[in-house]
Amino acid sequence: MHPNQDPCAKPSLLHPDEAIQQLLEQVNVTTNTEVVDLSHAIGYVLAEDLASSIDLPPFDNSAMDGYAFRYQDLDSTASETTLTLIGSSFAGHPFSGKAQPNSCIRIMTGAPVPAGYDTVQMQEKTLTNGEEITISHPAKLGANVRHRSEELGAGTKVLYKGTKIRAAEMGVLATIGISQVRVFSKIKVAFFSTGDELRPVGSELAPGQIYDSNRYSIQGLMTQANVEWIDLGVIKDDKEAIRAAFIKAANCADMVVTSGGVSVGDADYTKQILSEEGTISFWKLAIKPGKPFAFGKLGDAIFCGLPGNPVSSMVTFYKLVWPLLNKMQGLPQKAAITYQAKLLTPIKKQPGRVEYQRGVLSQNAQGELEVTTTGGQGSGMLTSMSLANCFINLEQFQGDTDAGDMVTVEPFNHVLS
Ligand SMILES: Nc1nc2c(c(=O)[nH]1)N[C@H]1C(S)=C(S)[C@@H](COP(=O)(O)OP(=O)(O)OC[C@H]3O[C@@H](n4cnc5c(N)ncnc54)[C@H](O)[C@@H]3O)O[C@H]1N2
Ligand code: MOO
Repeated sequence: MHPNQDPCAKPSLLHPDEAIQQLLEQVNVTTNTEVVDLSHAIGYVLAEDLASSIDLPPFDNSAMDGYAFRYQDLDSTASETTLTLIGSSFAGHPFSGKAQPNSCIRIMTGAPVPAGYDTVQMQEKTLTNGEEITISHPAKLGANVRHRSEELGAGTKVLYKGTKIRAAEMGVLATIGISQVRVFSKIKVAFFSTGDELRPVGSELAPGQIYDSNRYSIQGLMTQANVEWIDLGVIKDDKEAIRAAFIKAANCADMVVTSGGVSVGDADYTKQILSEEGTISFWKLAIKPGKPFAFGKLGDAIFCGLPGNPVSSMVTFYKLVWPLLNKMQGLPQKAAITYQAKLLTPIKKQPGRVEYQRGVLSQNAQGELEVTTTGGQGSGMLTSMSLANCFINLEQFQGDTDAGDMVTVEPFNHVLS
């Protein structure tokens, strides 16, 4: 047993690994696909395998600016060989003549190596005297020639269904001449904030009011997750208005996400309407921040109710909703990459919940990973997220951690960075 393990820790809380499994089982990859122009394809997920219709490279070409020649013409008993220049091959302007014995052609990087020539010497290892080109030895047969189909042959699959189109894939698609691709349609997510204390940014705050920050942090996360965001504002505390808003959201989106109203506080209408209009259950998760979380179906849409506390809503989105969106948009599930780092500041922790403390990860002069917390870890302290570049993941039943101990860190990925 871990020295800090607490046998009285609440067993009724759902472990996040179990929660993620349960959630993933309830969502499917979207069946909606569309064709997009390559120039707009970034961030989409491929809905089909793609094979190249051409060889890569499509022709033998030079990797250097220099001279192409026949390797057999080199004088193996000498330290150099002089050849006669008979033409040139520039990128886009191939040599139109025929290879001759004891000849060479001027060639540029990317230009076709004409049939009959097999080797290129870079120009820094040559001497030029009019039409006489002296090749310094050694030269290796085939040097500096990029052979036709050495990367792949026509008919080879290059990209697969489920691949996210990043900058590299944009380039690969262009390399094989594809101008349009079939992708999974973006998942549409409708979002509400709930809470009578919330005011829009740009307005004055009356006593007891705060700005609606979750709408913006969650919008940022959704944008980073490549989904289509439908902003439905702050939900009013009026029963029929709430009902109409939820029905509208479920009709126009694949997923409805809300923030607030998932804890045990005095009931607003949200829970009642969710149970009337859909099948929603309210969970208590063994995570901090982010204990309360709601999940279910609202019409045909998936419903995720994030806790209102600003850090909790970001963390539950990142840990629970984002994997669902990934699955829905056709991406394979990937486990988070974690590292061990030396903790520089002690951490206080009650056993009972997995904690995602916000940390700053760095590398010291010896190349070792070190981490500090960002300071206060309250689930309302949103600056802890913006100061951080990683989570410090603390196990459910562990207690305090001393400075100098090794801890598990999970660097933020592109969604949080
Ligand atoms: N008796 C208990 N109280 C609470 C428990 C509990 O187990 N028993 N759990 C706590 C935990 S943990 C969390 S997390 C919160 C979650 O509460 P709700 O999801 O019901 O959210 P609210 O009560 O509406 O708000 C919580 C907090 O966050 C602020 N908030 C809400 N929405 C926004 C927004 N869009 N932008 C910025 N800030 C927002 C709100 O003003 C509150 O301060 O419940 C604990 N309570
Ligand atoms: O989950 Mo709550 O987020 O601990 O404050």
